[in-house]
Order: sequence, then C-alpha cells, then structure tokens
Amino acid sequence: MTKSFTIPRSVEWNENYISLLDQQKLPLETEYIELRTVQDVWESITSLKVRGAPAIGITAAFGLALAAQNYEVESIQAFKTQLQKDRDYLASSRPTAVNLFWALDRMVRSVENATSINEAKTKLTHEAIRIQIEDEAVCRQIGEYALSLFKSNDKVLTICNAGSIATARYGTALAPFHLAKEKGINLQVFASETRPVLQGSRLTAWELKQSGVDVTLITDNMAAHTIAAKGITAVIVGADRITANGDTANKIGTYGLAILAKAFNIPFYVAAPLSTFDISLQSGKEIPIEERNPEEVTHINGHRIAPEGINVFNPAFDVTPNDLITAIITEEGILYNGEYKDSIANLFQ
Ligand SMILES: CSC[C@@H](O)[C@@H](O)C(=O)COP(=O)(O)O
Repeated sequence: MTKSFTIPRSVEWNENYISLLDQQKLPLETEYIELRTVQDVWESITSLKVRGAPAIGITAAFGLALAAQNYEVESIQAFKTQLQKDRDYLASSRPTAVNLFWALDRMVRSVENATSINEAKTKLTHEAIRIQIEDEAVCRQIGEYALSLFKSNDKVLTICNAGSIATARYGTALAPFHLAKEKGINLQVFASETRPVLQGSRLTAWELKQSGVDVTLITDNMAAHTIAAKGITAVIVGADRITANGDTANKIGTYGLAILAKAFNIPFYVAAPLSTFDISLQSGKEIPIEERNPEEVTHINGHRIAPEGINVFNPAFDVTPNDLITAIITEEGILYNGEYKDSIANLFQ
C-alpha cells in the first residue's frame, strides 16, 4: 500500500513575506511565523528557527528576493550594490553550511545581466522559487538512490534532522525513509537525540512519526549499545559541507557515529545534494566550524543543568574524514569510498 507524503513545507514564499515553520517550537507547537524584513530572515537562521543546510539556503534566497522588493534606489547599479550588501549580511548568519553561500551567490548571479530594477526584482523572485523547486526534485532523487542501498527490515541509525523540514521536501538522509513508507517497504529508524539542541528528538522523531515511519528515539550516548543490541545495519547522515576529497562536516556527533560504524563493520552513508559540496576546499580541515552559545550546553529549555561559570566548548559541527564514509549519495548517483577525489571532480566538470 502506498501512502502520500504529509509533511508540510517548512518555508513558503508569499510575495511580500516568507512563511516559516518555527522549528524551535517543534514538536510541541506547529507554528508558522511571518518574516517581513531581511533582519527577520537573518535572525530566524541564526536562532535556528530554520535550520538544515538546504532549508537555510532556500530561506536566505527568499530573504534576498524579499529585501530587494523594497529597495528605494534610482539605478540598477545602486540596486546591485544594495543587493551585494544584503547578500553579505545574510551570509553572516551561519558559517558552516555551504548551501547558504551557494544560494545567495546564485541569487546575485541571476541579476548580473538585468538592466532595469523591475527586471531584477522579478528575476530574484523567480530564482528563489527555482532553488526551492529544484531542491525538492533533488531530494527525491537522493531518496531513490539511498533507498537502493537498503533492504526491507533494515535498522538504520541517523543523527540530527536531515529531513523534509531541513530541505524543500523529503530531506536528504531521511528521504529514503519517507520514500520507503510511500512504497510500503519497512525500514526501522533509530534517531539519536542530538544534544545540545535536540534536532533528533524534537524534529526527526516528530517528522518520521508524522510520516508513519517506524522510529525509535535514543540518547546520543546509547549509540554503541544500540548498534550492538538492536543489530543496526547502517548509519545515514546529512551534510553541511563536503570538500573536494569527500571529508564531510555535519552535526556534532556524526564523526563519532562514523567511528562506531567502522568498529561494527556496518556502512556509514552521507546523503547530500551537489549544493552541499565545496570543491574550493581541498579537505575538511579548511571548513569553518560554528561555535554556538554556551547556554545551549548549560541549559535545556531555559533550565540550567550545569554550574554557573563552567567552561563550555560548543562546536555545532564536526568533520568526518572521507575514509570513514562508505558512500556519498547525491542526486547524480552514489559515490564510493576510495574514489571520492575523482568522482567529486567529475561531478563538477
Ligand atoms: C538536509 S540537512 C543536512 C545538515 O544540515 C544537517 O544534518 C545538520 O547538521 C543540521 O544542523 P543544524 O545546526 O540543525 O542546522
């Protein structure tokens, strides 16, 4: 029996505002907020109301289109100067997910040849909509390729939320689970809660449950025991930036799961669109890793759980070296360990 896809879009364009699913409020409230200024957009990205690499890029693209609608400038040159300023401002909202810069730069490029302000405004809106529509198709294709790596009754571990709400639709690492549900294939998912801000328990558990996927929540420190006790057959994760050699930045904790997968001799998959690759960087050592507010570690839901004045280290991402990654699943196909340098270069020729 097939089942249709029910997860709502997390970002919607509405001509003079952006409607955004506030991911900070999930799973307790499904609330949409209205972003009306470029500052609203910047704040929503920084505060994780929208998060997940492709969704950040989509929101920023709409943010630039939105900002440009209100420019009070007299010439197309002045328009482009203001656009570049807003591009740089939005680019400062988060440093690690390369989709943010990819989407913003694509927006700026889309008006390179515009000769009038009206033409440029229309082009920006169309480009942002295209970025969202393309991402949905890309995610579905990633899901199909990823699903081909699993068999019925597999038990798969994931971390963070690389799901529908982190993209235009379907997600990357979660796409195969949504598609399996549509096709009536049974996959069992184990979601790691993902401290400090709990994207696994708040978002992945919510999203997969909404979709009717068989999902079990664990805390992050239960991963090794769960792999052994439940017979996990694979790990799949998303990505925020993949360098030319296949090194992959993703949510903090991903690297540890890759080491566990190797220790247990099970495959470790990364699922990501081409917009997440940064081939200007040769290795993961060059990826800027965001460090966030210590309060994310010392507090849960506004409640202090650590002593006042404690030293805190709060990196939001880690980098998994390419040799620990069994395969990288893209919309163009599956890239395998040992060939990343060549296969990634080929993708961008
Ligand atoms: C399809 S989303 C891929 C990644 O962006 C995701 O795995 C992740 O690490 C998100 O981190 P977040 O800090 O929630 O934006």
